This record gives sequence, C-alpha cells and structure tokens, in this order.
Amino acid sequence: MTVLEETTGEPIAEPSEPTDARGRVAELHEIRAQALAGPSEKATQAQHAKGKLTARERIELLLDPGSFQEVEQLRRHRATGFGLEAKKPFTDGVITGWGTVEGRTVFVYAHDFRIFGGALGEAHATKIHKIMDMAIAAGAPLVSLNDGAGARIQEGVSALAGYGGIFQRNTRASGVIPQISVMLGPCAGGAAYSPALTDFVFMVRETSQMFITGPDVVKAVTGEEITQNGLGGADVHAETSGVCHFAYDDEETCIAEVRYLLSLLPQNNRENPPRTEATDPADRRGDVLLDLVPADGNRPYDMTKVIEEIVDDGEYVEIHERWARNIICALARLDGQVVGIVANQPQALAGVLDIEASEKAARFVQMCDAFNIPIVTFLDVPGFLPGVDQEHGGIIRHGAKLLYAYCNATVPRISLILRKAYGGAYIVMDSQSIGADLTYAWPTNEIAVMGAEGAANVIFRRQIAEAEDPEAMRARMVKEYKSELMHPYYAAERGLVDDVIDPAETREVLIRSLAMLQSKHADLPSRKHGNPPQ
Ligand SMILES: CC(C)(COP(=O)(O)OP(=O)(O)OC[C@H]1O[C@@H](n2cnc3c(N)ncnc32)[C@H](O)[C@@H]1OP(=O)(O)O)[C@@H](O)C(=O)NCCC(=O)NCCSC(=O)CC(=O)O
Repeated sequence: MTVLEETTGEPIAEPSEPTDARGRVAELHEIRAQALAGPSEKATQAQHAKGKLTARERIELLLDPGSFQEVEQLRRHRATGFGLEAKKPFTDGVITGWGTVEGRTVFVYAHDFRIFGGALGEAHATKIHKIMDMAIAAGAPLVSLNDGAGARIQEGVSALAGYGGIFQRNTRASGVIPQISVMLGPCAGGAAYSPALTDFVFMVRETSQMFITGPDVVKAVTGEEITQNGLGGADVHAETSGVCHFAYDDEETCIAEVRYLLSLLPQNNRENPPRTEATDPADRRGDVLLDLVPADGNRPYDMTKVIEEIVDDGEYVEIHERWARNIICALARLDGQVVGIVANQPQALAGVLDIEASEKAARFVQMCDAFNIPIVTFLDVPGFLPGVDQEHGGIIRHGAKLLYAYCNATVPRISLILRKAYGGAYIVMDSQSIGADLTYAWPTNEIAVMGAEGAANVIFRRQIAEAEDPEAMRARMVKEYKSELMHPYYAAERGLVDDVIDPAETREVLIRSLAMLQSKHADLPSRKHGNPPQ
C-alpha cells in the first residue's frame, strides 16, 4: 500500500512488496497516474486562474499527438530541511523527455509551477542536464518551456550549481542544435540567463516576465518603482531590450509559432533546413516591385512588402520584429529552400544602421551561418547613424559585430542593392569585398562613399566657397559627382556587382543563384575560435 503525503497527495513511502508481476505492473500504473496528475486539482486550478497552462498541457500543444516519451518521471529530490523530507513530489517540478514536431525529434523540458513554483533544485537541475545531453547526442532541437521561480531557495548552493550545469550545456550546444526558450511565467535571476544563451526566446504578454532582480529589489537598490511587466514583460523585451525574439498574446499561439519556427530549422548543424515542394513558380515575375520602391532615394517605403513579393507565397517570419525596426531579419523560403533575409527598412529611421540594428542583424547572420541557412541581403541603406549617443554607445564595436558575422559566414551569401548603399554600411551589408558569393543591383542603385550632396561639400569645398555663386557651383558639382561616380553601372563596370538585374526578375535570379550555391563548401582557417567584437 503506497503511503501518500498529506498536502500534495504524493507517495512518501516506498511501494509495497509485490505479490506478483501483475501486481507490480498495476502498482506502476498507480504511481504513474499520480505522477501524471501532479500535486493537486487545486494547484492546477490556481495555475489556470493565472491564465497559464500546466506543463503537461503545454507539452501536448508543442509535440505531435501521442509522441511524448517522458524521461525520469519518477525522479524525486533527496534534499532535507525546511520540511522538504515530507514533500517529495514525482518529477521534482520539471517534466523532461522527447517527442516529435511534424515527425522530427524534439527534446523538451517544462517547469511545473505547481511544484515548488517550478523552482530549480538539485534533482530538477540534473534532469534538465540529462535531457540536454541527450538532445546534443541525438542532434535534435531542445525546447524549454519556462515557468519557474529561479533557484529553489531551500536547496541553497546546490540549486545554484544546477544552473551552472545548464549554462555550460547551453553554451556547448550553441551552434550545434537549435535551442528555443519559451517563457511562460515569471523567470527571475538564474532562470533568465539560460534563455539568453539560446537561439530564440519566445514570451507571452501579461503572464511571462524575465528579470535579473524583481521590482522589490529594484526599488530597494535604485528607488525606482515599476511593475513586473513594466520591468521585464514581453513587450519590454520584444521592443526595448531585444531579449526576446517573439511575443504573443496567449500560450496556444506562442507554442504554435514555436512549431512553425522548428519547421524552418535543421535538426542540427550537420543538416540543412527541411526543404519543401514549392507551388509558387520559380520564374514568377515581380512587376509590382518597381512600384513598391520609389526611385527617389529619400522617399520611404515598406521593405516587408518587397520581401513578401519575392519569397514563396509571400510567407516569411520576422525575428525581433519589433526591436531595431530599421533592419529586418526574417526566415522565408525561395523555391522551397529556407533562406535568412537581412534587409534595411527605409520606413524606420530611413533604414540606417545603428547600434541595435547591428546587434540584431549580427546575431541573425551568426544563427543562419551556424544552421546552414543561406543569407540573402537586401540593401537600401544611407549609412551608419551619426551622433554622440551612437559614438559613445560604441557603434564602432557594435557595427563591427555585423561585419564580423558576415565575414565569418560560410553559408551561401547573396546580396542585392535595391536603391542606395553608402559608405561603410554598404561594405558591412555583405558586399562582394567581404565575401558575398553573388552581388546584384537594380538599375536604380546608387553605390557610393556617401550621398552626392555630402560628397560635393567635402571634395569641392574650396571651389564652392570661392565661386561667385556658391549655390550654383554646389549644384554643378553635385551633378558632376553624380554623373561620374553614382551612376548605376559604375560598380558593374568594375565587377563589384555581378549583374544589374531587372527588378521583376529578382525572384528568378535569386532562386537560380541559390541552386548554384547549394553545394558550396568553404572552410575557415583552423583556430580555437575567433575573438569577435562584443
Ligand atoms: C515567482 C513568483 C513571482 C511567483 O509568485 P506567485 O504569487 O505566482 O506564486 P507564489 O509566490 O505563491 O509561489 C508558488 C509556490 O512556489 C514557492 N516558491 C516560489 N519561489 C520559490 C523558490 N525560489 N524556491 C522555492 N519555492 C519557491 C512558493 O513558496 C509557493 O509555494 P507554496 O505553494 O507551497 O506556498 C514568486 O514566488 C517569487 O518572487 N519567488 C521568488 C523568486 C526568487 O527570488 N527566486 C530566486 C532567484 S535567485 C536565482 O535564481 C539566482 C540568481 O541570483 O541569479
């Protein structure tokens, strides 16, 4: 007869002596039923009342029906003190295992907030370590469904050490298997670092928060008063800090989007992303593109419309959609092949490169390169953003991150200059000189060190100042500079773009180029690792 713990309904005594094999099996089913049920109906109701699903409900949404295989369901902690001896629930507050998403293996761990607030103790941590090791060994993605109160306070330093083991594995797995963190509750302290080490962070508005220290500590230390959501809610991290890549209104949509993202990623760094049969014709013309992009370089337009027109079925997913909007990072398909798209967004800050845009795109390029996703870059960039804030904020080292990421990327790289591409920003955004495999330009391109006005003011300063009519002289010099150096064929004549193409043929040219580059193989010099700017 199993002895049950009073408050949690969990067994605290060892199972009874078996009478026969069938008795043993029946007992197993009884224990499993207890583990599956979790602590109590009341705790489940409390979780639902907060607008949150339970860990098992979340796993069901993530994985293909019936595919979940749990690991260490019967694990219990061995900690003592603070009444822990009497409270030893199965799973120890985290559910771990694997299943499939659209038939492909995915490993998962999910905090059960109903048990110690999902807080991480020693046994809980070693379960996560094991599943991470299994994911790395199997070469399959790892998804964490986070809803935990950080280190389990009663277990002290053992809990903290458990986090260390997770961080080390996150780092080892980086660039080896895709790692996705889904934030579904309050995640403080140690619970926030692991997601930051992973490839993608998803959050849900109102119910999930991430911070190093909560509002109470903030108030005590700095005197600032702020709510949990104001400090580390989904919108804050999706728009201001850039900590999260995707934010949704509810858990169901959030988890459905995780499944979609997985469909665009390979299982590991030795595989390519899954290719689908495209129904959108490879040679579909995009006559509307010329209307979408105004020829006047100073007029804004929405680059997402250009992307939509070019990619398969107009379908793409933006990463960091609401952070650093002056640059777009998106995953899409071209003739069924997954590509990463980096594009300046002229309708936000005129599409300049600033600190945040550089950081956003650098991480994206790095991710694409790690997971064999070819990179297509659409340029329409007036340059880096000038200003004291930017310089003092370290635009040089942040901009260098993007440069480094591109220079280091060995996946197929194709760039297309739609309109203007000035100065350092032109070089950084995957120019031929930093290793793009193919570079194209529309006949509306203006590639130059800087805009004609600025250029004339620098190199013809004296002539303009000494002229009888300085304005007329300036206009003449601007015109001269434009016709000499800024005509669309200047770069093509020098082989710095591989071709000037009709915008309507963009999709076909990109698809043909990707097909040619499919077997590309490039090695970097042997080294322990680079020392990228931080
Ligand atoms: C996470 C919360 C915002 C959730 O608030 P809620 O009101 O929803 O829920 P709650 O407070 O009733 O908690 C639910 C149950 O979980 C327990 N519980 C909560 N946090 C716990 C923790 N860290 N360790 C052990 N148990 C914990 C509660 O006692 C309660 O148990 P019962 O149901 O039995 O009553 C809050 O609990 C909280 O602030 N917890 C402390 C978070 C924290 O400081 N963690 C340490 C981070 S330091 C860290 O990780 C390392 C670092 O410094 O970086």
